Amino acid sequence: MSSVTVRVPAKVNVQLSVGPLREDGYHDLVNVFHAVSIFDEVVAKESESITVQVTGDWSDQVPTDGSNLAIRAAQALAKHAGRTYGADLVIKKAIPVAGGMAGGSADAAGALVACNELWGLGLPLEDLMEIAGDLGSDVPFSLMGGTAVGTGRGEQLCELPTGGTFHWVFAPADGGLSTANVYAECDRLREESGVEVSWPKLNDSLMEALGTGDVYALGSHLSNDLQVAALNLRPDLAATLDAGRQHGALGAIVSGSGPTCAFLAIDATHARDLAGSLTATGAARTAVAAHGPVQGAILV
Ligand SMILES: C[C@@](CO)(OP(=O)(O)O)[C@H](O)COP(=O)(O)OP(=O)(O)OC[C@H]1O[C@@H](n2ccc(N)nc2=O)[C@H](O)[C@@H]1O
Ligand SMILES: Nc1ncnc2c1ncn2[C@@H]1O[C@H](COP(=O)(O)OP(=O)(O)O)[C@@H](O)[C@H]1O
Repeated sequence: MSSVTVRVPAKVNVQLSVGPLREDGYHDLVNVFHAVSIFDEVVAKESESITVQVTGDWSDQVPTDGSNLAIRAAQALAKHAGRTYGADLVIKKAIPVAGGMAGGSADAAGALVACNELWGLGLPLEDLMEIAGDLGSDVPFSLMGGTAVGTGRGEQLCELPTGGTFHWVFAPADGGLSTANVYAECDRLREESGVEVSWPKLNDSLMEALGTGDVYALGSHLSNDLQVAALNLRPDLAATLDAGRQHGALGAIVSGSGPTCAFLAIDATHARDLAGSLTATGAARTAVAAHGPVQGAILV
């Protein structure tokens, strides 16, 4: 095999409940992930060493040194296999960078699947999931896709059945937000308010909405504990969320740690119209219609 291509989806969090800060610097979560049809592509080609090149939207914002998550994933896989391997990785980016849609995690998951194939390792998904969890809290979900609840840091996953396809619009914002900074802002605001942080719990009404495919109920139960922190760091996002609601979005939330705004539409036509209205009115510079759930990292 001289070249392998993998396609990996972005995610939105339909519930993100954040528990107290742990001693290791992470937070216990109830993180309901939903994979959506905005895809990065990772191509792996035979090579002596592990390198990365990034093309497509947002490519200028992605590091190409050893800090690139796809390089770290390939290195971790080679280490797991106990041998020195090489791969030239080419990432075609469509997922916003530092946007709260797990773009870096998607590329790491893509590199794991691509290199597993390129190097003929034949490792089962369970092994890849374990390596993925060490790379980042969101990487296991990027491998798995669909809709799933993540507990612990978000890396312990349980698949959730959904009763249909949901249609979304995503409005990436100019500039990104650091995930660590958004969690830190969330902690700061909580400390300031003096309210005791409760243990995160799965929202049963949200589960029912996902299971029955009830888009109206889903819209009314979307929640994100990081949203207040993200809006504090990026107050301009409030106007974007409001504009979406005014244009008939059934729900409008910041995606994960942001700053991408996510809008739930009634159907595919409404999603297209909503995306058009958001850009035509200047509420968003770009707006992309997408659907979910979709599969995780797959060979194409
Ligand atoms: C917020 C979420 C929601 O899915 O994703 P994004 O919206 O950024 O994509 C995730 O929790 C992000 O996951 P990921 O981006 O993989 O984060 P990691 O690399 O594991 O951690 C980056 C930093 O985020 C904070 N962090 C992350 C996960 C977690 N459960 N608690 C945390 O406090 C920590 O400060 C950590 O050092
Ligand atoms: N392959 C990659 N794609 C995107 N970002 C990457 C990648 N590798 C490392 N990064 C870095 O990770 C940070 C988080 O990016 P990303 O995963 O896109 O955001 P988020 O955690 O908000 O979903 C960025 O600031 C970027 O510099």
